[in-house]
Amino acid sequence: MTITASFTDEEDPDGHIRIRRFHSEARRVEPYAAVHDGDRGNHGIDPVVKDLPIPREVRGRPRGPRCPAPPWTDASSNIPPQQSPVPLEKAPMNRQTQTKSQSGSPVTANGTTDDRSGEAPEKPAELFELRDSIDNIDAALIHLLAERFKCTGRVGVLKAERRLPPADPAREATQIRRLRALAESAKLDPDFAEKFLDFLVAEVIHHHEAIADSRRNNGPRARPIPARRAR
Ligand SMILES: O=C(O)C(=O)C[C@]1(C(=O)O)C=C[C@@H](O)C=C1
Repeated sequence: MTITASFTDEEDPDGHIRIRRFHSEARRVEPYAAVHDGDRGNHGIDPVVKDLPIPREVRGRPRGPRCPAPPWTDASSNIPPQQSPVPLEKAPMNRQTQTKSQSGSPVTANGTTDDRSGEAPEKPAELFELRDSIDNIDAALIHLLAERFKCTGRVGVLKAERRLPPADPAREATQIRRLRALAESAKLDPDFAEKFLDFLVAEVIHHHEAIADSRRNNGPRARPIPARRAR
């Protein structure tokens, strides 16, 4: 458990609010009970949120670099950014985990209070324009990848027919050098470019192996017999 923020209630000198972050729901239960139900008794320490809405909402969501762990917090109060030990704009907080301040106004991801009652923060028009372009670029990427896989599919067949190994490390080394240089001149992270190529090539090799396996198991494909010309 980590105390991510701790502050007092301006209107109640005895009022302390702590925002706690738990590694996981499983590791929340014990320390939570120790504070609220333990021997120390409940000396006026009340969970602000009695029933945690967050774990239920995030259950089953994939975790990974693109999906940061959601905050495991029992706080329902606003966090003044200057009091937060972590920059709040970096805190993974999504719409579902947005909460309300003591005044009842929604708390935004950067810890400020949005006073337009009940409304989510407005998204700027530029965000939508940029997303339109991102969608177009993603569509182009999908089409380009589909074309690349058509070519590599044919390479896979050629390699299987000639019993060539699916992977060609020398070719890969040339590709890496070339793509890293291209990435650098395009101001793209060359490490990312290399990782992306690795990811692609690994998939291609997988396909090549599947093609070679299916040929081995089914034997070489029968060549179509050319129709005899009528004399
Ligand atoms: O060029 C080849 O030999 C391929 O099989 C294609 C490809 C690629 O996807 O670019 C895939 C595997 C090889 O190790 C090298 C390159």
